Amino acid sequence: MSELKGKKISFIGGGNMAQALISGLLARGIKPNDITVADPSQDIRDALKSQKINTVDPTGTTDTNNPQIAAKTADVIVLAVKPQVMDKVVADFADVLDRQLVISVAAGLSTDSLSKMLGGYQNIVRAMPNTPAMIQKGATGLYANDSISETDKQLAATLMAASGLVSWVEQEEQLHAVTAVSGSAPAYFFYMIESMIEAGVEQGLDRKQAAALAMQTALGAAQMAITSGEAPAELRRKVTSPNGTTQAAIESLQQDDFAGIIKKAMQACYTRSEQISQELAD
Ligand SMILES: NC(=O)C1=CN([C@@H]2O[C@H](COP(=O)(O)OP(=O)(O)OC[C@H]3O[C@@H](n4cnc5c(N)ncnc54)[C@H](OP(=O)(O)O)[C@@H]3O)[C@@H](O)[C@H]2O)C=CC1
Ligand SMILES: O=C(O)[C@@H]1CCC=N1
Repeated sequence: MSELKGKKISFIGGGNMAQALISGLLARGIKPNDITVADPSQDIRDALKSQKINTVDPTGTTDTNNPQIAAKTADVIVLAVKPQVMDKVVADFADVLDRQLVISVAAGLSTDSLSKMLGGYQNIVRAMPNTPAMIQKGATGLYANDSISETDKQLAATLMAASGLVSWVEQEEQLHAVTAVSGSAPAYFFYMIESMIEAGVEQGLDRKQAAALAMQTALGAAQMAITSGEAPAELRRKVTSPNGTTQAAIESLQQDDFAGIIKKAMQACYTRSEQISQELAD
């Protein structure tokens, strides 16, 4: 965290993703007073203020409360608004950028398109995090083009690592795949857990009991996959007794082309990320 010590970090957009990343920063000892968040929602600003985080109303017009304050005072600016509104949002402060490192977490929005929105400003790193950042179990893909200094790359990596794992990609297009594999992926696992709870209830378990068992199993399986040093396929094999219960379940999944279903969903995610990229480049 030494790279972040004393650095002023501003978030433009204080919604789900910003709050997840801020949780990570606070958990790593970053002082709330070094964080500023611009968000139009009074409720979000009040919640952040109660944690001693500075807030700015991006619709404000006074000397101390306007969209440029958060950008002007920052060493690092994290852009955490929806990609579709980025153009309008950054227009309010693009002209105050001179030295700041800009980190965009917006899905699909390319460095080139964002740079155009920022009037040609180049000092941009793209990140694709995910919401488990909230509990420092996030996974973030990062991309920086050749013009970004090693110091700024390190700064971006340190900031995102406060929330979990970070992994650089060489090609910007690979961030579409990162979005499919990790950015959007917590939702797939939540959907799986939801579905397992429903099935468990139908099979006669109490809802709370089914939820506790399914969630603990997801946690245990993920932790084993990370720590055991064994491939997921091998771990699966060890659960699967010949002609036993697991084999029956896995064969059912295979008959329904589980792997194909996951691949198709991830392709839909990838394609939507590409589409957003194109829509915002037009
Ligand atoms: N959620 C996720 O799992 C992930 C999200 N992302 C990316 O993170 C970004 C944010 O997503 P998410 O946090 O889910 O979205 P949210 O809608 O939760 O947060 C965006 C926030 O930005 C606010 N906002 C709107 N206009 C402005 C403005 N002019 N200045 C400052 N803030 C403004 C919105 O306010 P209001 O609602 O009032 O308009 C909202 O509170 C997106 O680009 C998304 O692609 C990336 C990885 C994972
Ligand atoms: O659904 C979305 O577009 C964002 C990006 C990745 C996760 N949530």
